[in-house]
Amino acid sequence: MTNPNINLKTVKDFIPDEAPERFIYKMNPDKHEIALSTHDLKVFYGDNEALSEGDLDFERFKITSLIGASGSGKSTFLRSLNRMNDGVATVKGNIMYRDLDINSSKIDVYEMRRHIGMVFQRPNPFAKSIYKNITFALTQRGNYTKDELDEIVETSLKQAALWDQVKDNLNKSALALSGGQAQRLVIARALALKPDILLLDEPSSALDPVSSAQVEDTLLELKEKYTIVIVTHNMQQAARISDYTAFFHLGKVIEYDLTRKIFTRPKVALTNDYISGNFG
Ligand SMILES: Nc1ncnc2c1ncn2[C@@H]1O[C@H](COP(=O)(O)OP(=O)(O)OP(=O)(O)O)[C@@H](O)[C@H]1O
Repeated sequence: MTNPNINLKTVKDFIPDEAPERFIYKMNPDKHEIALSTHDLKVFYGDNEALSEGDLDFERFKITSLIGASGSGKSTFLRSLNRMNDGVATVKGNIMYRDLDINSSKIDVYEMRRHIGMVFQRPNPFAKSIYKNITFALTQRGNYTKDELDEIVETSLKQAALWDQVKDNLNKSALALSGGQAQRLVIARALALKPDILLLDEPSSALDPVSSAQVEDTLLELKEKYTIVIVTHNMQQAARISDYTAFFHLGKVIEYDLTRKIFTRPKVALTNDYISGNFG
């Protein structure tokens, strides 16, 4: 586990009077490989500005957690990162990925989503076999031989830590899987497209504790090869698995820092209040 020494109960109210109202960790590109960054991101649902001033850098091969109370803008931010808000909200600002602004109207959104995949809160396998769940998107947009597809299915399921449980039943319906297995299948489905970045919106909140722990373990293994951004309501989960944490409040990122700093010595009083359980 990434941060085994963090104990939320030890966080004390020590914020000095001169503490900043916001703190956003800025990465030095010479020291950190930045996989994705947002600049002056603002999201509007109609006239309602749901998110403003989202300027964050995401480091490659790290897990970043987005935390904050319900309605603080975490999902709005996450969904903007691979244009899931298109047609739902107006997203202004830049989202830089490999020197491209993927918030530009010139971007091929479907192609971009091969690089930046999304996993949702409730496992949503298709009503198809386990095998076809993994291969469906690939066969819609490309030509693959049976051997190539077999190889992708095996690799993706192994990466999602599901292969051993399903390898003899690949033609069975994915709807028969348990919640935790279904969520790992959905992760495998996203991995089959060979993304760089995986976005997950509360991927284990609908799961029992054992399945949730399995998904956490899977994410920790995946970060060797993928950059992961995860929305979670579970602060213990954020503390356990993430390298960086961003705290959202009323549509703003209030504090963004290394997870161990956020959970042991936050710089902003509001963050301290939130992680101490004073609201949210
Ligand atoms: N499709 C939508 N249409 C209109 N307003 C929306 C829509 N989705 C979210 N909002 C509003 O945007 C704000 C931020 O919501 P968002 O879902 O991003 O918060 P959140 O922090 O992810 O909350 P939760 O933890 O409950 O999922 C809220 O005021 C919410 O009501």
